[in-house]
Amino acid sequence: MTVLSVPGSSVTVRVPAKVNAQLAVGAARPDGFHDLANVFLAVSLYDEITVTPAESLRITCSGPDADQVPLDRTNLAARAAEALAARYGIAPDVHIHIAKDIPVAGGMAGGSADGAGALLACDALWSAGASSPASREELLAICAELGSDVPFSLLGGAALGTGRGELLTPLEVGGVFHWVFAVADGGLSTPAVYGEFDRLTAGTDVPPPAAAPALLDALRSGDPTALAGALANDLQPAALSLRPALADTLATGTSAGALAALVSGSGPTTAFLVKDEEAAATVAAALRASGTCRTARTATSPARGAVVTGRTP
Ligand SMILES: C[C@](O)(CO)[C@H](O)COP(=O)(O)OP(=O)(O)OC[C@H]1O[C@@H](n2ccc(N)nc2=O)[C@H](O)[C@@H]1O
Ligand SMILES: Nc1ncnc2c1ncn2[C@@H]1O[C@H](COP(=O)(O)OP(=O)(O)OP(=O)(O)O)[C@@H](O)[C@H]1O
Repeated sequence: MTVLSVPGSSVTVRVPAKVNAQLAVGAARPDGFHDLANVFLAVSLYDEITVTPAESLRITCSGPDADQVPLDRTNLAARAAEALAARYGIAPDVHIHIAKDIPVAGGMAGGSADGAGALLACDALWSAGASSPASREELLAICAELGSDVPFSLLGGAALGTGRGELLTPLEVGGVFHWVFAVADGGLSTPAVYGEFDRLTAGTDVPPPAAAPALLDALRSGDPTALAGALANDLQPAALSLRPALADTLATGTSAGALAALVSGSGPTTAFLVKDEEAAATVAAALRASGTCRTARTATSPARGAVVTGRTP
């Protein structure tokens, strides 16, 4: 297959973080993963990925947490470029720059966002001259190989993820939801949190995961009070067991007027659903002043999935 890319040209993609409105976790499967009913919502915190043709594959990263991001081939953005280059039968010779704004190892799918963003950016570079461009389905299949959260980072909006979270059904959302995210010091390892879930549920009957009808109704209605009553995260006890101090962060946001507080995915970021923009500012200020988190960010959902935002020349 012939693939042409224009030397010097570059593509920039913007890709959102996520919060899990519901994370229902089933028992561990033989392959070590857990079946999920994972209600993803994309939120308006973004990483920006720029890819430029180069002599060889190279990654750079900027932003406050850049020193925590691996710059070798373990980076999901590098793995995405390699997987797509194999599909096009070419070498993955690109410089990938990650402008990182999503907290690292925070349970907000930051690495997954970079994988999906790099995949879309490389596809925009390489598909133009290809005799058979990759289809959206192929891109989603590569995302699923990279990680369970990666397909949703490409899709964005709101979706129910089943299987290990990679099988997506888009969901309707009837309004804009306002969130505050309390960013913790240090990350939590996703496998360690699932491992703690297994330890805490050992000897109990873990029911098959299912999306709650009340949650899906609340998303459709766009009513934050209804959504607040339906938010649920089965990994929260495990995250709190590994990081007990998160209970203080959750209590701080609730006292400051949040409609609901929960751990975001595998944590340690905590998420606070609030009524409106004004409440978001109040809760964020209280969290920042409390000393129970490193910083607090405000955001809205749903947010658009990975999208090309720039091209040069
Ligand atoms: C906690 C969530 O962020 C919620 O959206 C995801 O379930 C995690 O997704 P992710 O970071 O993309 O995870 P992956 O890279 O696919 O898997 C990392 C590790 O997390 C655990 N894992 C992940 C997904 C899943 N359904 N069951 C699991 O047990 C496994 O130990 C796996 O080895
Ligand atoms: N592009 C990337 N950005 C950040 N971390 C990355 C990236 N690629 C690989 N990693 C590795 O993945 C680990 C998890 O980082 P990430 O920010 O994806 O966590 P997370 O938001 O908790 O993920 P999730 O919510 O999907 O479980 C990091 O500690 C880092 O070693």
